[in-house]
Amino acid sequence: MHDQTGFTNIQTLDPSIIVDLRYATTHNFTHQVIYDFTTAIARTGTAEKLARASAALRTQGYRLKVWDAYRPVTAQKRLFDVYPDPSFVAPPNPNFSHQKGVTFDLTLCDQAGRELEMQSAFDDFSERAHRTFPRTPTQEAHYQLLDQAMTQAGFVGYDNEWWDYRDADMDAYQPLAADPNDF
Ligand SMILES: C[C@@H](N)C(=O)N[C@H](C)C(=O)O
Repeated sequence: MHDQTGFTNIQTLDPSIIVDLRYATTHNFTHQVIYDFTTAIARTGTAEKLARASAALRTQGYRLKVWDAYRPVTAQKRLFDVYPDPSFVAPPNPNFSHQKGVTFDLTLCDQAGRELEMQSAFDDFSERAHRTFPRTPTQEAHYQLLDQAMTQAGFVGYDNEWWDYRDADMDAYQPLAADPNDF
């Protein structure tokens, strides 16, 4: 069933989700524009799970900000060429994670859209990004809010990057490519 699932623009499911695709700008670890779209799409089942996490957070006064969603294999190659460390940047592979649209890079915001303090910046490729890295009480509260909403909605957090959440059903999805500009 899931391998037939197409893509959905996450903001059509929940317009309160903030989308700030860093790789569409130079504000990312490569300092290059990696792709030519600003629309966040994911496999429909994965996007629906994100909408559930967002709804749960909204009732508590928070919003999600998505830094990356579906990422074409060509974009992954550009990222990997700059930082070829598979513990932080996956090698190009159409059957993996962002590259088949089953993963989000995201963080937690207040209702006004201000990012809340986390243990590190996005794409800080150091031990600070690890889920086991010690957090201050404020960082821990924010981390737990985000983590509980995402895991209860059906995601699994990647151990090395606190911002990376993968659909727990990701192995059921076959590779599929799309142009987010069509959504
Ligand atoms: C590059 C970083 N944001 C990321 O997404 N890392 C994981 C491991 C990936 O490349 O899939």
